[in-house]
Amino acid sequence: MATGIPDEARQRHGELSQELDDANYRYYVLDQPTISDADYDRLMRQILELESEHPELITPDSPTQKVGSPITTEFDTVEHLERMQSLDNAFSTDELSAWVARAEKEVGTLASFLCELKIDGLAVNLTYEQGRLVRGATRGDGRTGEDITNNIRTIEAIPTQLKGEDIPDVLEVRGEVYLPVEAFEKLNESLVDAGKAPFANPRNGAAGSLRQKDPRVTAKRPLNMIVHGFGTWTGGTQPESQSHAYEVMRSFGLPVSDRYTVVDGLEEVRHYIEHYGENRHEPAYEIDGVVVKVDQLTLQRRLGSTSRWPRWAIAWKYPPQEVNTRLLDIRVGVGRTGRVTPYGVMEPIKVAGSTVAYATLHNADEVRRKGVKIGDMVVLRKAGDVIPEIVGPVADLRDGSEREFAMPTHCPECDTELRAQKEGDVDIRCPNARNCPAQLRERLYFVAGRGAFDIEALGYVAATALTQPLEPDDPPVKNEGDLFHLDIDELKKIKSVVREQRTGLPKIDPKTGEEKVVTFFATKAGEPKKTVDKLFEELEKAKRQPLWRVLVGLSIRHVGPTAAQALAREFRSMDRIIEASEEELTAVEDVGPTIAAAVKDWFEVDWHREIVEKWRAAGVRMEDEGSEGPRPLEGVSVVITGSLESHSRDSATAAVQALGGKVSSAVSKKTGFVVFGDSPGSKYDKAVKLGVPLLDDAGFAVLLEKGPDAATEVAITSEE
Ligand SMILES: NC(=O)c1ccc[n+]([C@@H]2O[C@H](COP(=O)([O-])OP(=O)(O)OC[C@H]3O[C@@H](n4cnc5c(N)ncnc54)[C@H](O)[C@@H]3O)[C@@H](O)[C@H]2O)c1
Ligand SMILES: [Zn+2]
Repeated sequence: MATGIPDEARQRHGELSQELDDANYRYYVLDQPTISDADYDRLMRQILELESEHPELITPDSPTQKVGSPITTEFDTVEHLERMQSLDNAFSTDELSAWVARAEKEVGTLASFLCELKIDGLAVNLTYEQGRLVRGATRGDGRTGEDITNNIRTIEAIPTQLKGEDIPDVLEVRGEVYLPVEAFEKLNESLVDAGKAPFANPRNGAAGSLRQKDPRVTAKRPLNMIVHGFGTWTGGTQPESQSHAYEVMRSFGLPVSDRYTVVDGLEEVRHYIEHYGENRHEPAYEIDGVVVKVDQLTLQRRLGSTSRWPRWAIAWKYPPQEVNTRLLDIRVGVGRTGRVTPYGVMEPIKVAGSTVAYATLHNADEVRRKGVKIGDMVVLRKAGDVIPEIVGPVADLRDGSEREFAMPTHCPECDTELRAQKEGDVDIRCPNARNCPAQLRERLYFVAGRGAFDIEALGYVAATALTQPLEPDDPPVKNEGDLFHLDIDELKKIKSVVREQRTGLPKIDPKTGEEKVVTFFATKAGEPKKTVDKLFEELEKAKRQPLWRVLVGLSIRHVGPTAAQALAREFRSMDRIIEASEEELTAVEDVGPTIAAAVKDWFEVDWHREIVEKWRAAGVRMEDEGSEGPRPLEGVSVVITGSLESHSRDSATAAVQALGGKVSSAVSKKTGFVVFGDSPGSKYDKAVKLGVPLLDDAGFAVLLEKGPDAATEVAITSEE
């Protein structure tokens, strides 16, 4: 018995071993892990650390000394001709460069490095005798795997007979079997539909599909494979390098990746890693890293292996995008148009660089499709900047206390009965558009947004404070009509909660566990904050915004910036838009019958008209400049490219529009003029190609002052 190891360390080692063995079993045998890979890796690091402090703890049965899984009785076992190994990991640039340095020290700087993707699937070993597939097996514990030959035969990408010349007598092909991401999503949907537990990720989906007792089930799953190595290779052409082996195997008809590359040193390796770090979702399959291998086989042999992995290869792992966390509740949020959206409320957790506590579940159908229940441990996924997503439940951890989610029947914020707008709509809405505080808050936030009045000082917290203060009872903004009639003294008194922008749910103060209450517009001493001055300043500026922005601010369905600009260009005044008939509206370019009808409907509602009148009374612009003047650029379409000296892009656009012209973004034969500044780009080339007249700064001035005929005379025209 080893001595000198503190009891604590021994006990901790025992616990960690137990946890890891248990995780291995669930992962490799059941294909239903209950902890995330990140958690698993953390436990592994802990036990490795412990063992490096107390080497006596390293026994052959320690999880650190084993590859892969315990063997099950579900399948026959087969011995691999050559051992299958795992891979050493590098989690930082330091670890990677240390590995490269070590390899180069052993074998010299002549080493080339093969970089390839680390596919998140499961390794298989395919044995070909005289070119015929005789066996397929899982990695198992590295020496002995599970015989899954019949299942392997159902995978289309795997040839049962090799083709070409110089076929080896015996060849062990190693590769990764995977389920493409899209197929994984479909599979999970169908599992949930059938009342079964979905897979936590594509890797488990692939393993679960391949390790089926009935090959007919496997045959239905669109599994695929990519080759990443070989074992025994006797007879035929002997490969000289990893890449050579790949190309020979490709010639045999085996599936070899097009994404691998061979490079000379650390810097290029890092480029490859960076590239796929940024384009992680480009391949159709899930990747969790990059594998770097010394390419030359002689050098591989010189480097050799440890008991678990080859010294000539290393896996660079990308930061995890998946974690497990508890789904505490499913609540619903109400959007600007009244749409009701369920959100998962989770125990806050860090993933892909940010802390996540909420994730949208889109609609009731989606909740059902994902098969999640309130109280479940769930797999949460956040890929870089992508919005966090609940992938599915960890069904094996259920204890019966989980509850099914039921869509509420009434609006959580105004208690109005929810309903679908039209029959057959998946979405349900709160029909109380006029008074629902949630819709009001969202609309006000939108009115202040970049696409409308662009009032920076009016963010989500301010929108909440103005529309639903805790105190005073009477909100200063009862609808967006009140926006330009605010009173500083009133603002100072406001107390409100802080809500999370995407969900509308109140934020919880981590210290007190209570909802966060703020006096947003006043200092502790009761004086108006600086933001109030800024808000009033910006409101004044907002009143002078062009008509199209005012139109966007009205939140008329389907009327975004494009339609609003078209309407403003055509009618130039709010009143003329209100008076226009549906036919006249429909006739406008970029405005179709749907938008025309939506505009007509909107202005028919009394309280909508009141908003316009209140804004008008406050001095908000209701007519664009030049609305009464001549329209010399009527029917002329202008494209602006590059940076002009005389104008900013916005002011150039406004100048053209004020004269009745249209500014478009793409050059076509119908384009009247292309105005170009510095670094004009491809639009310039296109204009030259199509023979569209080109105007520089001076030419543009002529267009604005003297009209299209005069401009044509000074324009640069290229005739081909
Ligand atoms: N969540 C859990 O409970 C749990 C349990 C056990 C293991 N795991 C996960 O599995 C990992 C350990 O598994 P492992 O031993 O298979 O190690 P690994 O996944 O880190 O690396 C080795 C494996 O990578 C695969 N691979 C993919 N692309 C490859 C390529 N281009 N070249 C070579 N190999 C490639 C092969 O299948 C190979 O066996 C852990 O780090 C953890 O992430 C998770
Ligand atoms: Zn409501």
